[in-house]
Amino acid sequence: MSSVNNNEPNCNNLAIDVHGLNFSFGGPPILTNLHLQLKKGSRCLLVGANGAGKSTLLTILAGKRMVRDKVYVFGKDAFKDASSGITYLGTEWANNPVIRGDVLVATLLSNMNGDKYPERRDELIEIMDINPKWRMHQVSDGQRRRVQFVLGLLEPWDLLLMDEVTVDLDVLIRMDLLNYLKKETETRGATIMHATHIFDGLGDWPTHITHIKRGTIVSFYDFNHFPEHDKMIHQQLQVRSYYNNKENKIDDETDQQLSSHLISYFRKNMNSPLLKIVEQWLREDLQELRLLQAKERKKAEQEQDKILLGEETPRTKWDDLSENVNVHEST
Ligand SMILES: Nc1ncnc2c1ncn2[C@@H]1O[C@H](COP(=O)(O)OP(=O)(O)OP(=O)(O)O)[C@@H](O)[C@H]1O
Repeated sequence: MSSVNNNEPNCNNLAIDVHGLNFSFGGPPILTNLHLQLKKGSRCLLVGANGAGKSTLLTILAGKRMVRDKVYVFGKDAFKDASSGITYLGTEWANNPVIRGDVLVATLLSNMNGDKYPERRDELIEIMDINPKWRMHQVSDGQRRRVQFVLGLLEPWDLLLMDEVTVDLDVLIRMDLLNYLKKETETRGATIMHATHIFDGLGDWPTHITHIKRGTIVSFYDFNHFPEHDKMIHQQLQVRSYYNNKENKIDDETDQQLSSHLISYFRKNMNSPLLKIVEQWLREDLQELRLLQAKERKKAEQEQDKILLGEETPRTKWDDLSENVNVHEST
């Protein structure tokens, strides 16, 4: 497994620099001892199961939540001293009643300083295929999302944090958007962190991928040194070349059997090497989580048994409170 940082000692080169981040919403820990470093100009996929902590991490990087630990974006504290040029695109924007009201897209564009960046505005309008005459209460979810992208990307950004916002885009728009974003990172050295559950068309897009499991980064790969991905591609190429090799076809009947066997193999496995890898990671995460939950259930049952047998007194909320006070006092 790769290390979690880019092994770059030069901090000036880093867009994101997080050291031992812990975070909770007042209950159980959500992010635990999280470390992450990302070089400027990277396009990093953030992958993990539902509830792993992707959105929480992105909102902290966007400076939307206060934390005590070291979270630096472009060398500055993400909350207290946020750098300009950080753009966060999340799904909640589209639920805002104002955005769903009877408002003209052209009005939104001019309110967002569209005239200040006419070239960017026109390019984005073309790529996202939006019509300034649309009224926001009369558009589809995907069209509304396209407007969000145009508004969000208008002002040149240095770090773009995307939280599952590409889900409702059609394939064509999504591919054109990804190409546009790639160009932005290559020409302006801008950086992207993209949390997603959709991996089609992402094969050659990211420069890095990071896997978050129950609030901790458990792996970080540079796509140029990503052996699991290379292995998956090689496996698929081997199957293809085996099938293409005439010497492997014994007779027509065997050939037909082989062909139908391979077609079902292709259907199952040839989607996207990246999708297969992430699927494997998340299956392992889930298995581990189930084992943990089973252990916790067993422990709770044993404690309950002890109480029933009178070997222990039941735990009250005062016990929890005094434990919390002790933890605070010792930190
Ligand atoms: N406002 C909140 N209050 C309490 N707990 C929260 C809150 N928001 C999120 N959580 C919890 O924090 C954990 C991480 O949630 P988060 O939204 O960061 O996950 P995620 O990886 O983005 O998941 P998904 O893929 O489903 O979007 C979850 O267990 C969730 O229940």
